[in-house]
Amino acid sequence: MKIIYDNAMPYADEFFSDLGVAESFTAGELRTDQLRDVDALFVRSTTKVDGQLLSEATRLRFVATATAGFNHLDTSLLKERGIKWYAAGGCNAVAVAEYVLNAIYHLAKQDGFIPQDKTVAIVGAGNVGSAVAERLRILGISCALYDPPLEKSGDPRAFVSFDSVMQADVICLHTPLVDEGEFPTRDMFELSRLSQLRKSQYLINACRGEVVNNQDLLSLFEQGRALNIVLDVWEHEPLIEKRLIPYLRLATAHIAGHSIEGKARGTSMVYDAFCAFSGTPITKQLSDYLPIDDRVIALDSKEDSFHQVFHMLKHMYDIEKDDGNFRSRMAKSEAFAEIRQNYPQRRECSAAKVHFNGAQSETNNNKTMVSTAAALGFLIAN
Ligand SMILES: NC(=O)C1=CN([C@@H]2O[C@H](COP(=O)(O)OP(=O)(O)OC[C@H]3O[C@@H](n4cnc5c(N)ncnc54)[C@H](O)[C@@H]3O)[C@@H](O)[C@H]2O)C=CC1
Ligand SMILES: O=C(O)C(=O)[C@H](O)COP(=O)(O)O
Repeated sequence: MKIIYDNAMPYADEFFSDLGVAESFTAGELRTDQLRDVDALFVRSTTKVDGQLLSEATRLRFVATATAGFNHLDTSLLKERGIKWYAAGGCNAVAVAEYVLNAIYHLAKQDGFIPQDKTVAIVGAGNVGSAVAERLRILGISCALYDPPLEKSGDPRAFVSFDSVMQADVICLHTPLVDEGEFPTRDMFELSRLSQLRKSQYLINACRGEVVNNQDLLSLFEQGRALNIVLDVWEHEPLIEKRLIPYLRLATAHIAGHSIEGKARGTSMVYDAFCAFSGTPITKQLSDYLPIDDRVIALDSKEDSFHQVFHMLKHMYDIEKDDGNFRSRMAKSEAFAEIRQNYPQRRECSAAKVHFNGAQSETNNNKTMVSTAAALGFLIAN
């Protein structure tokens, strides 16, 4: 059995080395002839698995991506050629949800609003959208779901219309990139819908760049429209439309899902899927490899709940710093891919402990904050 895998998959050696002959490749450098004698190919999102790449892959039987999105796989071709494929749906849902929460709390601090006074609409209520909704519920922020495919399939949750989405104060996009069928998502936010956004509204795109038409957005900005837009994902990555950057409220390099846990869970899910495919017993699990994080976040129990949550979230992930780094690096060069490749280690909330300075059980507010922190995934230090 020969396996070839993207060397950006954390813990890949640990997971894959016993499965047969396992070799790594660097995304962007994989050649067709390297796939000649390969049985299984494991990629991340920057490797396009299409007819061209697979032109010599006559032995290939299994393709997996350690990412939630799979629009880089030509799934029709894989099906046609009898190659089983797998995507690690949900691997990084928590990371993206924590990114979105950080974005909302950062904007709230900058613009002087309380998140609980706003309504949020989630477009795409799958793994990521549900993880965002769950955290908003924990924080007492009202949120509506828009997902026609799920609604049609009988999902029992309450769904709203697109008109209601357009009324929300914050709109979060969490759909796949879909080109065909009844519910396409490419250009979902094009000129007419972008034009309808009010200047008090916020639009956060952390799904796929093509869901928001970047040239239409740029033309509105250049006409002087004040729009509050957060982009983690862009059309034509890594050669993105840099002229957008100065107009955006927050701009990052498609790293919303890049917590260590999010990326490593992708590797582990691919391992599990390949074991199931090949009838290999599962002997490894992610918890054996994830590093222990012994940091303790000290919170001042005299602070109000907005600032306590703000500090907890920011301690784990500083979106303002990511945004600043992105702007300065992108101003000098085409650094998009490099920022992603050398992204600093980021942990999810579940890796850290929160400690409340002062008697944490003294007031009801502190008691509530302890359960909020725990529900967000933090461990509570005594
Ligand atoms: N920025 C980043 O780092 C990351 C981006 N992503 C992107 O986010 C997407 C969503 O991820 P998951 O939640 O894991 O996928 P998922 O498949 O669990 O959920 C996607 C949801 O979108 C819904 N949907 C499809 N078409 C729609 C439409 N026209 N309108 C409204 N809803 C629609 C689907 O019914 C589904 O419930 C991925 O496909 C990927 O493209 C995912 C992880 C990280
Ligand atoms: O899971 C997805 O879908 C994503 O967008 C990933 O965060 C992409 O990460 P890379 O594979 O591009 O590192």
